Amino acid sequence: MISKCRWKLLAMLAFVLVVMVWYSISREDRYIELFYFPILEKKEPCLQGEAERKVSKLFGNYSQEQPIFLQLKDYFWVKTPSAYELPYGTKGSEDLLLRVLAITSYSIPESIQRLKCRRCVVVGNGHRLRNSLLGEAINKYDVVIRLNNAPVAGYEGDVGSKTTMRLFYPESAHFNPKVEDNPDTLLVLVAFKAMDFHWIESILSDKKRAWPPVSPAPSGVGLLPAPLTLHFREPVPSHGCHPLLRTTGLDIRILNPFFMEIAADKLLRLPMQQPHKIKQKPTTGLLAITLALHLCDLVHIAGFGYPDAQNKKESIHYYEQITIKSMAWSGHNVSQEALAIKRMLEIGAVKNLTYF
Ligand SMILES: CC(=O)N[C@H]1[C@H]([C@H](O)[C@H](O)CO)O[C@](OP(=O)(O)OC[C@H]2O[C@@H](n3ccc(N)nc3=O)[C@H](O)[C@@H]2O)(C(=O)O)C[C@@H]1O
Ligand SMILES: CO[C@@H]1[C@H](O)[C@@H](O)[C@H](O[C@H]2[C@H](O)[C@@H](NC(C)=O)[C@H](OCc3ccccc3)O[C@@H]2CO)O[C@@H]1CO
Repeated sequence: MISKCRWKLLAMLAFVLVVMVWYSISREDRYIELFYFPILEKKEPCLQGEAERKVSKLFGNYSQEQPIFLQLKDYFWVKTPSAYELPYGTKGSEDLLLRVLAITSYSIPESIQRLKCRRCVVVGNGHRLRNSLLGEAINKYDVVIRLNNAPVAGYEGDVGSKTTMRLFYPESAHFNPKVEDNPDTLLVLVAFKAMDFHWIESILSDKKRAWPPVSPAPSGVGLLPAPLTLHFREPVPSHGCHPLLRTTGLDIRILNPFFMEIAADKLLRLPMQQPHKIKQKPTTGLLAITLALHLCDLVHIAGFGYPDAQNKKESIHYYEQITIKSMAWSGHNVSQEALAIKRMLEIGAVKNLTYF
């Protein structure tokens, strides 16, 4: 009698376990953390041109000729015509851009250029990286792309410490490259509006001396003088003492808006012209994946995916307690982006190191 009960109990437990596994798979992320064991050691074989081949199903025949970073020669000698204004093109911003490109560089480091096959990982800022222990695996990629003000200091075990490129814009430039980046990290400006070019110009050029000095905040990051501050939706770091000033601007790059166009058009099917005040646009992470598919032969991602509707209180970042509510007016459609990422995962164009 007792042993019959025991068997019944065991059978019930097994049933509950099967239901949980099934649920975790069908609901994507609710319990998957319990069953998720990343394989860290094996280096995946890298096939030249593989990422581009696979993603051509989604992107169609898009041009590999497009440079990753904007170059002075395309705006100085020849005025490269662009069909769109920022953030999808440079139409109308050519003169301003000319000044910015004169004080920045466009080269891809030799260490990346010479690789026959480029293994890249795009590290999203998602909470899924917490306790992932992926740091060591992330550091092994040839190219590690990070986003905005995502920290590495104190999170090395989960997110690694190597940063080949960091994509940022004025409102997200609240990071200290001396602490969070490596000496050879490329700081890649993603321009969403003309004011973003004015901002980088003011930070890097001599003009800064003519501006009213501002006292540094305790973090060492000051704020822009009032007239320019008004152009941004939140306080942005200023020239006065910004850590981006650590160099002459040579390790700052300007991302080709072409990748924003591809992400918006091919992945999200957004209209290029939008009349609304808050325009829909890809997140910086989706943009970075699009860039990686162009630059790399193998593309892995980690830390992507927002909590679902039932988990409104869950933190969205691995480094701070902030919920999805903060994105209410952000102009991003995270459900559409999740579908786009799923499509890329399905066709094998990218592989996910965390769960999705
Ligand atoms: C309040 C707000 O505007 N937040 C935006 C923030 C904010 O401006 C910066 O963090 C600087 O403070 O920036 C964004 O994004 P954010 O900086 O949060 O994250 C970078 C990218 O990681 C991916 N991500 C993030 C969290 C999560 N749970 N799942 C994810 O997949 C996304 O692809 C995301 O792009 C941005 O630039 O896209 C988009 C966010 O909407
Ligand atoms: C990658 O996008 C970044 C961030 O995730 C977005 O939330 C943010 O969107 C803001 C957008 O940049 C602002 N646009 C301009 C031109 O400043 C928009 O401003 C709306 C507005 C305009 C005029 C007067 C009042 C409000 O606000 C968006 C949401 O905050 O863009 C980031 C990249 O810049």
